[in-house]
Amino acid sequence: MIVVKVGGSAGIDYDAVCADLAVRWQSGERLVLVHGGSGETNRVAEALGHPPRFVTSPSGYTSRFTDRQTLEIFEMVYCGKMNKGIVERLQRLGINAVGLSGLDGRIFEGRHKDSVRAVENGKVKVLRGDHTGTVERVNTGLIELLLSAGYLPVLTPPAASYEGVAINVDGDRAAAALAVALKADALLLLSNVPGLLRDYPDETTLIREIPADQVEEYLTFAQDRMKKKVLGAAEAVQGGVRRVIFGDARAGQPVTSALGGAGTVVS
Ligand SMILES: Nc1ncnc2c1ncn2[C@@H]1O[C@H](COP(=O)(O)OP(=O)(O)OP(=O)(O)O)[C@@H](O)[C@H]1O
Repeated sequence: MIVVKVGGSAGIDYDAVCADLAVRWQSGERLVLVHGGSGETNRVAEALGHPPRFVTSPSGYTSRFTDRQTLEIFEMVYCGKMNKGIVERLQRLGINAVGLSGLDGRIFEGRHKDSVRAVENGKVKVLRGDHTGTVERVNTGLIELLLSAGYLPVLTPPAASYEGVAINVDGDRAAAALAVALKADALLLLSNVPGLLRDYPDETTLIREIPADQVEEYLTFAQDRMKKKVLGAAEAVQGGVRRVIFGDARAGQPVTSALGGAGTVVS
């Protein structure tokens, strides 16, 4: 079993990802796809006159401040355009894909964080009305049901809070929790970079290997949103996933290349 997470940043070639996945699926590989949608969400939010607001926590993690209106825009893009675009691509390739959010069937569950601590102009502020959280529980029953009936699950945030409220969760960490819950052999985190770069954005500085017990030390190389990927990788290997690969989804055969060791391999 492999869990593939494809991001939502500019430059990702979804046709290439889906074509590669389709061939592997048809040859009998068990897999689940998770996806993001941040780039398109930013564009749609701007167009709707409710521009994105990113906040940085005192420990340096950047996240999208998700008020109710932002959550609704987020759902339009992640669960709508992005999810159905990927499902359609797979259906055209003859793969019976089913697209679901973490809210559906409570696939991803976590605690609703209503407030977030953010550093703004050098001061720590508490912002209320946030609809975010972290996946703490993955309910694999529905996924296993789909897989055993021959459907390829295509999953996306948001998750469900324990009270049933939709919460924005990080897709990389959700995919990591899923990989742990499904006892996956590998987790692929595919994005618009060749992997973790020692000196971002210089692509010649690709880090090829990270020992599983040293992942957190590599957080120093990750800026802003890459930090969550590194954190997700650490959570996955600590949870028993043998290999996590940060790979390039911009062209070629992104899944096969990553499984072949291109990118940054954490093991
Ligand atoms: N050291 C680094 N190496 C590689 N990328 C880095 C590094 N530091 C920061 N980044 C940034 O991290 C980005 C990848 O994270 P991002 O969350 O944008 O991707 P994603 O998974 O495609 O999106 P989504 O949130 O929609 O799932 C890269 O596009 C790059 O700009």
